[in-house]
Amino acid sequence: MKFRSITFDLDGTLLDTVADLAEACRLMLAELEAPPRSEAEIRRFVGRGMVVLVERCLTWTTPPDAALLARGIAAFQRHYATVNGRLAQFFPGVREGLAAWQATGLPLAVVTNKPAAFTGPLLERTGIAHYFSAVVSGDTTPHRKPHPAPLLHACAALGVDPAANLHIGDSKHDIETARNAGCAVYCVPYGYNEGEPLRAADCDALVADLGVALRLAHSA
Ligand SMILES: O=C(O)COP(=O)(O)O
Ligand SMILES: [Mg+2]
Repeated sequence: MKFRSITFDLDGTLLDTVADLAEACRLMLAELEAPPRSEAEIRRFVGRGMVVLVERCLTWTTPPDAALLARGIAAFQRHYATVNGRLAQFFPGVREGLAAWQATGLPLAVVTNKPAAFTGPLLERTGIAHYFSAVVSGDTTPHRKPHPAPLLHACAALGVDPAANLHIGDSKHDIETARNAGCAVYCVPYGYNEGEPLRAADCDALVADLGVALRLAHSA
């Protein structure tokens, strides 16, 4: 296999976290006496980090002003800290896929736009933290995906040349991040991608699950 390390996106790739995020948004909007959002809306709003998620929840005809956004973020953080990991589910093939990737001996990392205060607890609560030699969150570097900084930070932490890293994600942001960082990128079709289908032509491969990704990587 030509790859020397693997980085995984989290929301939409390893874990289906929409139910947790929707519950935290529901509690936040109720507290602000703002209209509710459906789970389908939350699924489309995920992908650019917490601040954008809260901002999208509070945008009807115009975006929220700074004071309302700040109240929304504070409420979301408080509620998500409690619900984080309670309703999250593994996507099919993730548990087996992570075990199979670990058996290759290659170092594995997570690169997510989720803030660090929530990433660590989520990985611990779902029992997969031990797989990863590095975890890079949305606020670990000054930039979030699709800026290459988080992915380059992960590669540096793993001691691997970005050109030898394979990134696996569920969205156009993961593709753009990987291209910006000079990494190969496979995508899973079952994630969020802000409600749009992912096309095989846009990434190096569209793979049904992490096990298929491993089999393809062996022949890459
Ligand atoms: O927090 C988000 O917006 C999405 O997180 P992800 O980068 O793990 O998909
Ligand atoms: Mg994602």
